[in-house]
Amino acid sequence: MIYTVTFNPSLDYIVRLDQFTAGEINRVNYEQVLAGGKGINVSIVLHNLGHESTALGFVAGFTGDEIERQLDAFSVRHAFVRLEKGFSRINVKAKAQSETEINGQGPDISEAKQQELFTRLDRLGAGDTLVLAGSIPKTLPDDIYERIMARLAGRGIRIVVDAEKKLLLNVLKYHPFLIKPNNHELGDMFGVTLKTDEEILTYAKKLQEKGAENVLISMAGDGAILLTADGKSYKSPAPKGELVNSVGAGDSMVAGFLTGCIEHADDLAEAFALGVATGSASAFSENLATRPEVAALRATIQARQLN
Ligand SMILES: Nc1ncnc2c1ncn2[C@@H]1O[C@H](COP(=O)(O)OP(=O)(O)OP(=O)(O)O)[C@@H](O)[C@H]1O
Ligand SMILES: O=P(O)(O)OC[C@@]1(O)O[C@H](CO)[C@@H](O)[C@@H]1O
Repeated sequence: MIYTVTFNPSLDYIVRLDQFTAGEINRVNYEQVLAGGKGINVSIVLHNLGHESTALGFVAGFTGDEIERQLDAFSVRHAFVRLEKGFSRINVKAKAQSETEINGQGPDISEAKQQELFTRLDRLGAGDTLVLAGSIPKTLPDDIYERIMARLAGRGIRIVVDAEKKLLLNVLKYHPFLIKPNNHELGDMFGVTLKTDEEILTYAKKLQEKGAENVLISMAGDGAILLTADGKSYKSPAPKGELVNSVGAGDSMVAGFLTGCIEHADDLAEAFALGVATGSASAFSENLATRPEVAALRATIQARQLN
């Protein structure tokens, strides 16, 4: 069974404007409200690709109700810990001349509520996959991912982590099966700007030296690079198409990669190609990728081995 954890789920308020001017009243010409947060997006795309998962994490207030309602409507299983105070955040994603994001802070999570999540996670066992994805609210200690991985260590659970900087760096010693920073996040972790494939591979290897197994580096419209646990590396350009909505492209890539692992007996080159196709299918669509969209793009992708 696959479980995703989103510590700070959101309603994504996605708007488009002809022009955005800071300090002025800006009026939108398109708007949509979607349940979001990285783990939730992974669960939705896994469902679209035919694989069930359970979305875990914390929800609160009227926005939490809407997140659960949307997941029910998509038939995505969830078992969130309900918080009594506050509301799940609203994240604004505005696309005009460029894309601007304003991500909310999220509700407070007490120690008792954290324990409730831990109790749910204690049910996981050998053969399960756990996806830990996204930022954590300010009120949580920044070693929370680490604490979860330490608690679950040695149980044969495959763990995927998609998080930024310290959150990610701190869990590498627990040997996550897959991590998916984008090229900018990878550079930020080491205080460098990465320009070439060689530079990206050099720093991806540093994450492996710190304990990661497979390192998937997404590069938006430039595709992706995979460094596998056995030292092989692959590169794929992104398929060409019109960028409609990049929100959740990275999460879709994680869902596509996991789908490839499930359907192709851990053939990581195939998982990689399916990951790229799924990320791009989401980028080219108003909503997250569907199976037919992914299949059409997969047929166009030719990843090449770099070594
Ligand atoms: N403009 C684009 N054109 C084609 N494919 C894209 C584009 N943007 C994203 N993708 C696809 O989605 C994958 C993941 O994108 P990206 O690198 O933007 O992830 P991310 O930074 O984690 O995104 P997010 O945080 O918005 O989910 C890329 O590797 C690519 O396959
Ligand atoms: O603030 P975080 O947790 O880093 O990112 C949250 C978020 O931007 O990530 C998803 C896209 O990847 C969106 O659905 C959501 O709004």
